[in-house]
Amino acid sequence: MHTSWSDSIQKAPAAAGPANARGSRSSYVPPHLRNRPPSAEQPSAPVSYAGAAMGNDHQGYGGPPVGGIRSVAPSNDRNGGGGGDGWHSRNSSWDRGREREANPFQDTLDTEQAFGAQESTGINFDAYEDIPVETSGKNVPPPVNTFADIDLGDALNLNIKRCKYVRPTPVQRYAIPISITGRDLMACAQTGSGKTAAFCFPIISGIMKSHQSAPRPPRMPRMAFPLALILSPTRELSVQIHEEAKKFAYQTGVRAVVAYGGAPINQQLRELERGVDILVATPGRLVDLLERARVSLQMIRYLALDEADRMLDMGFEPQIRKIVQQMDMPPPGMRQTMLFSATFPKEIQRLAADFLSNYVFLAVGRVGSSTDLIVQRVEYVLETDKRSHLMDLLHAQRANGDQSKIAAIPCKAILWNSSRNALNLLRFFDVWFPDPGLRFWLQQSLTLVFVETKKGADSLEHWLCINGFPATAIHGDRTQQEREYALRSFKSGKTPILVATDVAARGLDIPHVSHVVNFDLPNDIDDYVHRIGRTGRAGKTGLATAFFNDNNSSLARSLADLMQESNQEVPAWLSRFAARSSFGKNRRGGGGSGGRFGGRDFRRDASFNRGGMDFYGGAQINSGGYGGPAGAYGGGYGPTTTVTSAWD
Ligand SMILES: Nc1ncnc2c1ncn2[C@@H]1O[C@H](COP(=O)(O)OP(=O)(O)OP(=O)(O)O)[C@@H](O)[C@H]1O
Repeated sequence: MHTSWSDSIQKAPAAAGPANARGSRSSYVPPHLRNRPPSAEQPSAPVSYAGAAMGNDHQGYGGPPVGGIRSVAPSNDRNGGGGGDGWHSRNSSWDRGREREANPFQDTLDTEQAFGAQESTGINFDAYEDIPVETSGKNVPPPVNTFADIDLGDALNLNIKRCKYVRPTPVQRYAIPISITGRDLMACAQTGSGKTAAFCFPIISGIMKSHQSAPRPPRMPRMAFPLALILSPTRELSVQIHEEAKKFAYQTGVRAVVAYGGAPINQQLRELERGVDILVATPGRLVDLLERARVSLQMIRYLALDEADRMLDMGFEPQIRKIVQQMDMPPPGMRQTMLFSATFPKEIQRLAADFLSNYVFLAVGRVGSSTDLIVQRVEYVLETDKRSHLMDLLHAQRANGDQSKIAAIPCKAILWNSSRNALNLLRFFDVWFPDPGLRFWLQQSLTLVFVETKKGADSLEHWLCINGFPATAIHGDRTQQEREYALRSFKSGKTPILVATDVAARGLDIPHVSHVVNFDLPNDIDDYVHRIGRTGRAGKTGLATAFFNDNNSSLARSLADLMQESNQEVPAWLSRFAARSSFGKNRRGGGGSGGRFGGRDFRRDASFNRGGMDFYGGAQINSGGYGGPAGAYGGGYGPTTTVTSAWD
């Protein structure tokens, strides 16, 4: 019997022993007292942000006083490299806390041993060299070139190494220094470009640094007082962010907990009672926890919305307003707010401004664009021909060997070492050994097929299976257990085809997805951008095929524009469709009336800036390359290169 994700999350602390579990329930242990960083290494000449001009009311390095509850740490506390006693001199008597923490890198280590450490060596950075970057806002802190340029803290730096992140991605180069100086941020960067770390690192680092001087939360034993809240639109994405956050926060003393719907609330409550610094949650479950008075947001210093445009669209906006504006969360300026997405329509930017204070706008690549790493194909396929066309694609894929060219997923390194030849043989015959003692099988490259309806997903999954293509499906009518099982089965390659509705469109980072098929195209081009972004991640290339017919004509123009922007070949017939479709409707770039795409910071619009108000204080447009510029800020990482704006 398989264990669910939620089970495994719940098991991790339990595995550490009941005594610890009991002990931790009675009183909250502040994170800085739970662990010490394992390494005494000093960061190498980190950039100090203590003197950076702060546009917010935020004081000092890492954040504001919150609602008058938290005192502000002296700036040397927050600048560990600056000689303050920060986290470098924590009390070692609490080291035992570290023993309770399951090693989140264990699976990765097994995998690496089995792969001979070939996999997960990181991003192909060359793919990001020429990406244009725009920042706007007052006194934008300069970008960095390496993680060592930022004083993130020893324990976090060690985890960055464990993750094999050698260099920051462009969004990380810009977003981390901006956030670490306490500025609010609206960041837009392409799918798969490392946004999760871009908001997690400053949060973890900030919590590590400030706990030394932070007061304890109010004495309310059954209520959790997180310091950071990360909201995401789907359960699976929240689970994924939590998994990432646990890796980044390993042995830092910062504890991340996840809460999402569809899983038993009691287990999540128990986790919260054990203490929480970073709460990763879906909005619905969080509202439930707030209404039960089991979570208070009064200590929140960091608020991050992942997929922020989705979180603020009509579906989620009321819940988000309730959480952020109508409960006890400190207001903008008294907390630090970070909004991230690959797409940011202008009207959503406008809404989002309510949640921010004197923020920096960051766009890496064109707002809402797709990455050039994804080869996009559009084929004209009648509704009635879609299944047979998909079958043709899958057969061709199989014939080309695309189904089995990745390596094996591992389990026991010993097994791998002693049976390398056997494994090669197995790879050749495409054999899978489900026996747990021989837990390795061929990792196939994976195909994700998007459909419009839940019924459509079920029926296509069934049809694929009976036609010899092992498939599974994920959608909102499946139980959480079924959803988790489907995702795990897909990730492992056991069912290398996943049929999905938009529930899987955003944020999910599934290695080896080499092909995304838009069996049914979405109505909104932003949804298309997120869907195809499940492939071509972290510098890898991918293929996206869309089945287009007359039912999709309203998308023709925006699709053609997007493909052109991403240097894709636009079929002549699609250009004709685009020319026929009404001007301005679902058009990219925000140029046409009613255009909903924010090509840049909406504050730069004349209509917004009417009356001479200087909302953004100028923009810098840079190439994202590593010898790159620091813009007009004068931070100096090489010559300043102002390139032609991709936004004008
Ligand atoms: N500096 C780095 N070096 C190497 N790999 C990285 C780095 N930063 C992130 N990654 C990896 O890149 C992949 C994509 O990251 P992530 O999921 O954060 O992308 P994203 O921008 O949030 O995508 P999406 O828009 O789809 O949500 C992950 O597997 C992550 O581990």
